[in-house]
Amino acid sequence: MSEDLIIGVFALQGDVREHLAALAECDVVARPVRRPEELASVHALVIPGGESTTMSKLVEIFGMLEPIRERIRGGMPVYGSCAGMIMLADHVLDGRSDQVFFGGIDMVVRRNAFGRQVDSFEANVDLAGVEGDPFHAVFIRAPRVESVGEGVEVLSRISGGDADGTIVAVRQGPLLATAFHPELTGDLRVHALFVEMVRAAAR
Ligand SMILES: NC(=O)CC[C@H](N)C(=O)O
Repeated sequence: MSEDLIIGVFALQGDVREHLAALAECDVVARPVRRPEELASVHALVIPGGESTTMSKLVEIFGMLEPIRERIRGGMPVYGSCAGMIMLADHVLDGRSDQVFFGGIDMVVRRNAFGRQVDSFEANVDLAGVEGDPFHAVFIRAPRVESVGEGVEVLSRISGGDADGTIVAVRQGPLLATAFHPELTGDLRVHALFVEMVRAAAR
């Protein structure tokens, strides 16, 4: 275990436990983060899936909006899955009017954009930088990436079906986001990729 690397999981709302477990399996120290003092002690942060409107309210109540924005500006690696992807987007469509976001990734994301019938669905996707079989991706009322700016690397798109070509994973510098939930399927390759990004940033 590399005791030196501490990755926080933003623990105000969402599937925190699953991310903590996935990170622990990747041989790093994983800790829940709720307050500014806890944020100060981690090298990187995971923002879980959940409900971004609820997360937004709690972010304000716990005084975490500016501290996290500040760390993002300072280059802290962050990985957001699903609601976490929404929290990392610079532009969000169909958010609540009073909803707040951390921002950081130059992309336009639409909340709950896959339509009622496909509230939840699964797809096998290729992921740039991840070796082996396609990744089995689980989408739950997922956001849709509508466009990305020049500095954003598209890591994955859905291939085939109604959503063919839809961007579902992106990276901009130390920031990583997926519209799906790798923490729910036991495939550790996305977390391993993030840990690698965190190690690289810490070097
Ligand atoms: N599974 C998820 O994280 C869903 C995201 C949720 N629909 C939101 O807007 O925040």
